[in-house]
Amino acid sequence: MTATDTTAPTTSRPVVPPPNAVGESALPELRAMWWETGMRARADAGLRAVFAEIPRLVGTALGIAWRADRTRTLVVAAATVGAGVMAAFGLLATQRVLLELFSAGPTPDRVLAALPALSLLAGSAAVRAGLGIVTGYAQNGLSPRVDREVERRLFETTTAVQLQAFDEDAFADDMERASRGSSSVISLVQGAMNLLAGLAGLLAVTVAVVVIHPLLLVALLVATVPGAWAALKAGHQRYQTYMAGSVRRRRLWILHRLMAERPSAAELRTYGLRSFLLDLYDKVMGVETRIQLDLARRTTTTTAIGSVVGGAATGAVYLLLGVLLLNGHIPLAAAATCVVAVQAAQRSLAAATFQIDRIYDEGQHFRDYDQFLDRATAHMPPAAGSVEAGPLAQLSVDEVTLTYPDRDTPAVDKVSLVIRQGQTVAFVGENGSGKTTLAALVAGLRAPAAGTITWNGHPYAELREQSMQARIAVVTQDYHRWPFSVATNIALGDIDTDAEPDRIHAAAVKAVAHDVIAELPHGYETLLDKTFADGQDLSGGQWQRITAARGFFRDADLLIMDEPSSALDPRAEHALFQAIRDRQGRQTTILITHRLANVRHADRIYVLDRGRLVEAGSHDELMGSGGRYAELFTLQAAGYQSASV
Ligand SMILES: Nc1ncnc2c1ncn2[C@@H]1O[C@H](COP(=O)(O)OP(=O)(O)OP(=O)(O)O)[C@@H](O)[C@H]1O
Repeated sequence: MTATDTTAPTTSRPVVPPPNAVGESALPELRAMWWETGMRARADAGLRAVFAEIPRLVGTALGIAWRADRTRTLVVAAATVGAGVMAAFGLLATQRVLLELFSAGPTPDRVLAALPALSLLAGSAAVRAGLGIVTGYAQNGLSPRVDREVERRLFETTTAVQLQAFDEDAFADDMERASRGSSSVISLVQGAMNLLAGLAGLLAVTVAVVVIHPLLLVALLVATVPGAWAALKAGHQRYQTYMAGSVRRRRLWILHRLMAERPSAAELRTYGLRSFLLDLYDKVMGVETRIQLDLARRTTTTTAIGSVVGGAATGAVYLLLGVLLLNGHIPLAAAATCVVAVQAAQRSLAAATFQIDRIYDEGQHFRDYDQFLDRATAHMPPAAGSVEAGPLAQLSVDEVTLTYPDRDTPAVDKVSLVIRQGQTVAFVGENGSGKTTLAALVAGLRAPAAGTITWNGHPYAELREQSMQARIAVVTQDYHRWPFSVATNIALGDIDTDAEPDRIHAAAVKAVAHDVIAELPHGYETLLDKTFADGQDLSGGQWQRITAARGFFRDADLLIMDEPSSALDPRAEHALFQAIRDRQGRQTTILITHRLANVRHADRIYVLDRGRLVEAGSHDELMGSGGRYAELFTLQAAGYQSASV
């Protein structure tokens, strides 16, 4: 399952409301989107909370960058500070230039006198630009390393947690948010660096201004703070408005998927849903447009107020400068430098404000990532044992029970059975009776809540994980269509061994997949992913053959096949079960199927009902006892008999 799949509309939930339910309160089942988390927190937080969290977020970001690449982090930090120093230096040089230019004497002499300061000014600007290039270069090199560090940590976790973690709704939700959070980290790191650069610029201007004239610092604050406050306020307002439209946007997103993507394309046409969906889109979009217009109006007002206040404050500063100048409190050069400084400070402050906004927002997503990694530790498997599994002689299931989260009744209830080497056993029973769950327990994919399963007398927990995995192959009912070549799709069955073409071919022949593969444009090298050039898709039955080949590819002591033939045509089904029978006496097979004719040859058939083992025996024994198996078998056989009459 991919991270995004879980938010996709599923057929079991009423995703699209009836046409008359497109009001504001429709679709109550839609939860807040994972990508809105940061926005919502930002909207609810208020400005003070935003500022309070910034130092911690910046620290975290820098820590990640440091772990990912120390050299580049140091280079960026040094270049950032260097650029700040150069900015201060440049301002002081500006004042020097102006001082010389405004001094008494003939113009050529004044220009000549200003030349050394001018060259210092040009030099500092050049060094600053150079440092900017160095920072950009180092940051570009840092980004992929940070991405890799963060993403890999996420994937290391998601591929290690126990299967049962995926049963929990909250875990799936957490994981989606964490994947969004992982892509936030680089923005967070960049934002932190840029914020430092902005603050360094501001500090530089402040230092330079204080050196020129301490009073000018007050002027600087008056001129810059209203603008910065207005910018943050406007951002806050934007987020709040954004949050107000979250459900509508999600609705639009779902409609987009329904109208433009492949899974719903066929049903959209067969049921003639085009106008229905387009109408729905128009209605939702109408509401969304109104919201957007309102947002634009409010943002413009805030920005305008900010600009007016900021402009007035700047005007007041210039007025103050004029007064100070006229009264002879500051020299002309200092006043002119102050004008330059105010502009530089406003630029730096605008940059810093923007970065604060960005850091806070991305920081919320990053927190999801961080918390997910924390919570995932609870789902990690316990430390595996060190006993080598060894060739299977006997597998015992003893009083095993498993109940899924949020379920009242156990899916497998105190089941005990013994499977011996070379046996073919079948698990049969009606839908939901617990066959797949029992197979998952036997395969070690899930741990029982009670009871034990032993391999040659060793409880699973004592076995070295890899040694056990190498001896078990599982063909699941809900197999995955891996977006790789046919050969790789088969070789995945035993990925730790060499995938020689002969082995792949032999597995494909056993699973009646070879002829299908031979007809594909590139045979075994055909890419089974329609979204790539030259990629192919297969029919359900063809996919099932490839999946069975994957199971045969590992020469496993124990092969578990869960409904391996549900989509196969009769000829392919017959051949597949022949291949399964060929294992009998040599290797062990657990078969799960509703087509009871295929389990007649099994050494032992276990019948499950609501998680309990209710019958066990050979086909003849079970038919003789006239129990549930006999009932199901007779019912199925009657269908064929009446058809043949
Ligand atoms: N991941 C899960 N989370 C919660 N309940 C589950 C989960 N998987 C299965 N169940 C429930 O556990 C019970 C046993 O399911 P299981 O898939 O083992 O049955 P089955 O006999 O293999 O059914 P089928 O013949 O339909 O494949 C059912 O009631 C099912 O709804």
